[in-house]
Amino acid sequence: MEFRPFRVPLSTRFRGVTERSGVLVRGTAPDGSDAWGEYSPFADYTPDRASRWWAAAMEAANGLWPAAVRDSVPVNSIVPELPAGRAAQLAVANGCTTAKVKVAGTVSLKDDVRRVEAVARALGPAGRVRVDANGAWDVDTAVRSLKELDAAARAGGGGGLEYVEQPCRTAAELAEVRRRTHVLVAADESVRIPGDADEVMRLGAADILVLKAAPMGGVRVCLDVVDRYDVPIVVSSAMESSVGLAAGLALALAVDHLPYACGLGTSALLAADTVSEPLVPVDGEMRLRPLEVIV
Ligand SMILES: O=C(O)CCC(=O)C1=CC=C[C@@H](O)[C@@H]1C(=O)O
Ligand SMILES: [Mg+2]
Repeated sequence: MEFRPFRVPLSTRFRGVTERSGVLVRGTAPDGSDAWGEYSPFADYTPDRASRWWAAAMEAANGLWPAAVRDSVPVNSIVPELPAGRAAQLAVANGCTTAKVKVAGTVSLKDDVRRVEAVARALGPAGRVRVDANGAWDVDTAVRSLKELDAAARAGGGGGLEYVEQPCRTAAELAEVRRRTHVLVAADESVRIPGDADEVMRLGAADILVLKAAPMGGVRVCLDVVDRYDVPIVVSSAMESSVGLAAGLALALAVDHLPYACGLGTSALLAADTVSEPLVPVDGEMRLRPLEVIV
């Protein structure tokens, strides 16, 4: 195997992260061709959690992804905390018809509401708007804010929020929010390893699980979680370079039921990439293709 360290800056600071770094691993697929994996755990990962990321990199570098059941997957655009006009532009970038809007950050709820409405308007009636609070609200604030944000999505011409991702920090809080709002609740940070998903499901904490191939330990581990529960999933990235994104894409291509657009459009947030032609959505869809590694 060959190992190549990399470091790529982000073009937009995203949740305190300004660059991504890690190691690309070149291995050999069963058919003898080169296969690449990416190991890029976040700095605050414990060795135990980072070892799952390593397992995902090894699965990729040994060409062990399962067969695809589709050619391409729908991808959502990502709208960070930006003024409404710029947010609306980003929402429809690359032909995406679903947008994920970051909320509950450093600006007021009023600003979040304005942004969600502008995004819903830009996407039009057939568009979908989801919000991600990254666990920032307490339960009461979540319930109150979701009412306003859902109304803003409707005022923009859409059918209301598609779902809210991680409104509060704990799974128990997610369960309570879920009981107190009609907006669907997706668990993201609450599902970092397969055991977490058991806890979320036991507590009735989510309508949807967000699955990220690398932190979970690979594509096959994620498919095991999918098989274990009768719950829709959203495949999302962990802000990897395009080599890592390909693992998320392999998962989304292989899962039987894919009702939601995937959060795999994050190479747009990188100022550079590990491949000559980054994986980006085209007409709102992403497909797997050979990547030329340039690090
Ligand atoms: O879900 C998406 O559309 C893109 C991925 C994404 O938003 C994230 C990836 C990695 C780290 C997170 O802060 C963030 C998220 O909170 O979901
Ligand atoms: Mg999230």
